[in-house]
Amino acid sequence: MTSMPPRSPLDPAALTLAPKVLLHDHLDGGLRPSTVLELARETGYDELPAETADDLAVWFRDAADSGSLERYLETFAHTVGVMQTVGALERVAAECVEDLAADGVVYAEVRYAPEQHLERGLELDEVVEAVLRGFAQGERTAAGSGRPIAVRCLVTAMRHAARSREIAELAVRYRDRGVVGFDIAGAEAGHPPSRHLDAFEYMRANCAPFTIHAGEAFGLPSIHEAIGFCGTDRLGHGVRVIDDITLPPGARPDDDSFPGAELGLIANIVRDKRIPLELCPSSNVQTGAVASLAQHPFNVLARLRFRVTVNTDNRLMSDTTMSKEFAKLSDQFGYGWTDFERFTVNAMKSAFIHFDERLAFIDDVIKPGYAVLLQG
Ligand SMILES: O=c1[nH]cnc2c1ncn2[C@@H]1O[C@H](CO)[C@@H](O)[C@H]1O
Ligand SMILES: [Zn+2]
Repeated sequence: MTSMPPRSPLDPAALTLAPKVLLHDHLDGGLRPSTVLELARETGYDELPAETADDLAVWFRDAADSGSLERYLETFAHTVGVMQTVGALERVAAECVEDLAADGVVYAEVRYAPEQHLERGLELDEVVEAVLRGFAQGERTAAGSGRPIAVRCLVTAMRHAARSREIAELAVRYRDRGVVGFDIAGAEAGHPPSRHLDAFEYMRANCAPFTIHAGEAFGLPSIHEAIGFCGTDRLGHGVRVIDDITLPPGARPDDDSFPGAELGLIANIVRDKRIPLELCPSSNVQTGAVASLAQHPFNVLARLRFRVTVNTDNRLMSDTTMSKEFAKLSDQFGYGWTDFERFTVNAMKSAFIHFDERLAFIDDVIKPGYAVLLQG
């Protein structure tokens, strides 16, 4: 029997086959353009900036490509705008699961801010229940088409608002029904995580996990607060941890190793405590968190053995999928399947589900999946 040459991670079909784990994906950042249009028509939302699905896709990508997190976030007015009814929320959630499954994602934690979906009279609990029903429906459809996936939910509080404690309570209330954690998001500068300390204290008191968007548009002080004051379990982005690392003279971001790199207090604590970094390469370039993919600290952090994970953030705004993020990283930094297996195992280890469940994914799905790809 002759063995086939191993398939390259730059082969799109192989990338789709690779089992992937996604920890950082916004429900309201991942709608299909056609669904945005249809829901706008159905719900009477008349502020869309384009009239066809193709034009809308281009509009979201270009408008989000601003180099500023604040302007990037303005685009969400149109997705949140059409997600104000039970039917819309169920549909968007179900399609999200189907799209992730079709891309070979086997486990995902998808987040959104329930407080942004109350404009037409829904209560917080109704919003959460509609999304959970949509996820369950999507899981059934995906399993039926031979693409099993498990999707759990994180509820997000908006950092400029004042409802974080209430949203943390919501997370704990639904902890046994599919909500596995809590998050804060939104404009970072001027809204430090410590403003939401009571929400994080509530989560800790209830032994419930959370992540914090930190170190994206603002630097080390934000990461310091997220870890030192708030006690976060993971960092949403966290890319600016690179500001606390001094590389040897002449080092380039795509080097293989960084002997002599010096880590400061914050970088050391992130690495020592194995705090997962939910890195989102395309999004980080669009919001200006990094200047270009070539300049992205992903590779430096990976080679220095931080717990790096690959994420999409907002598939609509970044016109991306997990497979596309893998392809871009492979192209830029030369990663192969063993690298992607490591990043995927990193993500699974960092998921907010029980240890035995994480282990089952690693042993029964991830390792066998990459073994097939490595053998060709
Ligand atoms: O990368 C990000 N940084 C900060 N906030 C974000 C990012 N992506 C999305 N959101 C914000 O999170 C809300 C709930 O999903 C979105 O409506 C958006 O305002
Ligand atoms: Zn995000």
